[in-house]
Amino acid sequence: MHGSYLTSMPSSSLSLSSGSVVVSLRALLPSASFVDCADICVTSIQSDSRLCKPGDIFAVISGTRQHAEKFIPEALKNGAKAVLTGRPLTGLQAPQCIVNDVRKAYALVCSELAGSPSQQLQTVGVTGTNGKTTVSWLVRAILQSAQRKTGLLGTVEYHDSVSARPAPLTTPDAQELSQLFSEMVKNNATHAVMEVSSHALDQSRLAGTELSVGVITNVTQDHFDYHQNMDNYAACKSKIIQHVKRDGTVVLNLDDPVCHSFIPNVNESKTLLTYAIENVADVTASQLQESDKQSKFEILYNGSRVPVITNLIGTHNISNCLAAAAVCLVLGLSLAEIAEGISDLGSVPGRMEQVNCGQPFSVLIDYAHTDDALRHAIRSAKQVCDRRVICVFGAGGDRDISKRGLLGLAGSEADLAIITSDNPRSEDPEQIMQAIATGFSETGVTPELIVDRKEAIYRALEIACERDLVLIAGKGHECEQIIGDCKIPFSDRLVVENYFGNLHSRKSDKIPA
Ligand SMILES: CC(=O)N[C@H]1[C@@H](OP(=O)(O)OP(=O)(O)OC[C@H]2O[C@@H](n3ccc(=O)[nH]c3=O)[C@H](O)[C@@H]2O)O[C@H](CO)[C@@H](O)[C@@H]1O[C@H](C)C(=O)N[C@@H](C)C(=O)N[C@H](CCC(=O)O)C(=O)O
Ligand SMILES: Nc1ncnc2c1ncn2[C@@H]1O[C@H](COP(=O)(O)OP(=O)(O)OP(=O)(O)O)[C@@H](O)[C@H]1O
Ligand SMILES: N[C@H](CCC[C@H](N)C(=O)O)C(=O)O
Ligand SMILES: [Mg+2]
Repeated sequence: MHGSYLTSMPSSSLSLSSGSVVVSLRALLPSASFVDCADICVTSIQSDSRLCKPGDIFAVISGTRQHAEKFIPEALKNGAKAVLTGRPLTGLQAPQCIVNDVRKAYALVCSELAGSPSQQLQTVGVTGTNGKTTVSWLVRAILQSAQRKTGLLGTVEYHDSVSARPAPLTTPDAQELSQLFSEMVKNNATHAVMEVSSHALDQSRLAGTELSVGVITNVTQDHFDYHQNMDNYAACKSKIIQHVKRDGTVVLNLDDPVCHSFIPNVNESKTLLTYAIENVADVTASQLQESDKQSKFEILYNGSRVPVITNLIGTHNISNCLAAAAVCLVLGLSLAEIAEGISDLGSVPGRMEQVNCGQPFSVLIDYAHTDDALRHAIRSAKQVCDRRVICVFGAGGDRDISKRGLLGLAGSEADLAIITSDNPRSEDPEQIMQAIATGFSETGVTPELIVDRKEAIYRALEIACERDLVLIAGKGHECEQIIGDCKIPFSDRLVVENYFGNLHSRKSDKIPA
């Protein structure tokens, strides 16, 4: 079928006996125009010139770093036979399909070529500044405990319901997203849960994906390097509602004012289900009891209630449990199945994760890298600890610089704060630490600054006394530290375990060299 660009087809796609699918761009993208042809029928699409193969159509994306127009010669050299572009290009020896939004058209083509696999699954999309990973893991745990085969896509991993692979992005690129949904369908999964980042919504990575349920957990500051301000960022988050199919359900957290403001965006073709701890909502919690080992509470819905015990620590995680419960109620599970599934989830890697090496104080590894997350993590820690909370944290380089002072202000709520490096990337880690320290200036709290993350963690463990709590925030499950262009193996958990391992073998040395 390669090269048959003048053919027109009655519908947008045709399955060949070989199993491959042919997509007519004229049929799939009715507002597209064409140069040098009447239609383009494609069997494969690629947005990276380096990966183009013979027969591909090259999607010419205007990116955040560069415009892919300059890569067209390479794409054609590698065998691309046509281009999908945002404007007509002169002097090109290849047919062109011109569309308003190349990223959206690219995602639609990816989904169509894969046979629209998301339509064969019950799909749950979770967005929000904080809690996406936790809610997704909770939903998967509940579905699996109720024998529903479930795939999961998010920050920690991509899981096609049989095997996992590393996740380069929280929300995969449109091509990989369609491939992963296809694998789930092949594996006979019935459900898919995915984290939907604001970048993914802005870049239309989900065009072609219809959600059965869309969730927004909360909207507070992050990623202003990309979205510039709160209005743009919140508008972007609300786009998930458009991806919820007719008759689907939108789940909103009414404890969050921005989520509350999205209620009018849910039109009458969709159902709204709300959850909250502090406010009136459809799904709520009562009888909250929190410790540094587990949380107990009741979920209330529609006049019924069920007791729940979870290993997840912190009030924000009770909120995440309510979000997951709301999703699973929509998917037809009972409150009893939901309570059982929540208890089945041991922990979410790197989210208020306990490290127990027999030490007389608590150590928690957490992924808080926004001020709202850090505030919730510290306040939760204070709630379950009757002595001091010692917090070690930093801020990522090449990311939203305006969140650094805010992180400092949140970090000042700890009894003792140690500012250190997160992933400095191309930036000077000392300067990042100074920017965080500005957040402490009017709080009367003086942080320690230790640029080496391992030393900073060792220092916190050294000064911790019986019944204190050490909270190590920002890198959670990550197993590398990005310094410049280098990715160095690094795990907060392993650093803690090594500290105590060395301490036991060299009793006189409190900080091993
Ligand atoms: C800011 C952002 O979202 N960047 C992502 C985006 O890059 P981009 O579209 O800006 O692409 P670009 O680098 O300007 O290049 C433009 C086009 O030229 C193409 N190209 C480029 C080079 C070449 O030789 N040939 C070629 O054809 C590229 O494939 C691209 O289509 O698309 C790329 C391809 O999918 C991603 O790798 C890249 O992720 C970068 C690495 C990244 O760090 N993204 C982060 C910020 C991100 O998206 N994070 C969110 C999570 C945030 C959260 O947790 O809340 C995520 O969803 O993971
Ligand atoms: N509902 C919540 N409200 C506020 N903070 C939360 C909530 N849930 C989790 N957090 C905080 O945010 C951190 C990140 O949680 P999680 O990984 O679940 O969120 P995420 O939205 O997936 O984050 P990311 O965008 O980095 O992938 C947690 O470690 C915790 O400190
Ligand atoms: N998804 C987030 C993760 C941040 C994690 C933190 N450790 C950092 O490197 O800044 C981002 O890409 O901004
Ligand atoms: Mg996540």
